[in-house]
Amino acid sequence: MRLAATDLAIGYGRERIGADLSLALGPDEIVCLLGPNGCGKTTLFKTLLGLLPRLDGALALDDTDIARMSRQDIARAIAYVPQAHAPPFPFEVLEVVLMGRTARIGTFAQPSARDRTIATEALAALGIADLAGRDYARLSGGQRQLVLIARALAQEAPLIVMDEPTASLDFGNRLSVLDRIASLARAGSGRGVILSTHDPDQALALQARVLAMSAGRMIAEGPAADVLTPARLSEIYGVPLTVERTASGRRVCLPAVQSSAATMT
Ligand SMILES: Nc1ncnc2c1ncn2[C@@H]1O[C@H](COP(=O)(O)OP(=O)(O)OP(=O)(O)O)[C@@H](O)[C@H]1O
Repeated sequence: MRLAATDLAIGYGRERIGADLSLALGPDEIVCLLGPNGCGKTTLFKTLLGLLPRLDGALALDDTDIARMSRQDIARAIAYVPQAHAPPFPFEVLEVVLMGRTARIGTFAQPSARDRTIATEALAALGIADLAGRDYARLSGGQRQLVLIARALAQEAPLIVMDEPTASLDFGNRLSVLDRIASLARAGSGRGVILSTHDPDQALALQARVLAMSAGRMIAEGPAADVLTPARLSEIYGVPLTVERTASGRRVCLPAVQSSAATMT
């Protein structure tokens, strides 16, 4: 399954907040969408998911125009992982993951034994099988985020859209969620993942393809190591940034040294 957007214009009603946006997502691929606050990342994701109508351009899943697909057909193709928030009601973790089966079985159908098996396997694939019977509302932010990723897995959609999946996670949980994301779209998985992040180091660590957005436009696209140059990073975030290599050869983004104060130890 392949998602392709060409010269997409996005926005709300008559208010355009982005235009000329082109992107593609296919199997075994991780794409990181980077861009400053308010540049239109969430609006783009909502449009890709068919939740907001596009204002112009083309958007297709394989060769089918998304505008002509039902909600259920889109959900069979693209799973959405929103940011994890605590719900006001108690839900058992397994129930939350079973919600991912709704796109397959219909809203009112009872989940079958097979649906339960798939949901349980999705939890196991993320290393959180032991949480199945716990109250979702009482989990930590990192655990909740992993449950939402398990729900997307149980949906068995070949494409997954994740909106800032590591926002509000502590350092350890951020690394563990990132690690799971990397394994979701590993070679041969057949799965494609697009995620937004405010951390360019994540794109480098995932060796992802990067889409860089600014003020509603794509300003760069390509492998993270090529796209994330000091000049481009500074352009995206509006502050002087540099990229350095660690002793082990990894690239990391750092603030560029500007004044003598920054070099004092
Ligand atoms: N429902 C809405 N109606 C009208 N304008 C909206 C609506 N939601 C968001 N916007 C505007 O669209 C622009 C892009 O917002 P969007 O949430 O897509 O940005 P973002 O890149 O995801 O930002 P962030 O990184 O802060 O999450 C902003 O100017 C925002 O105010």
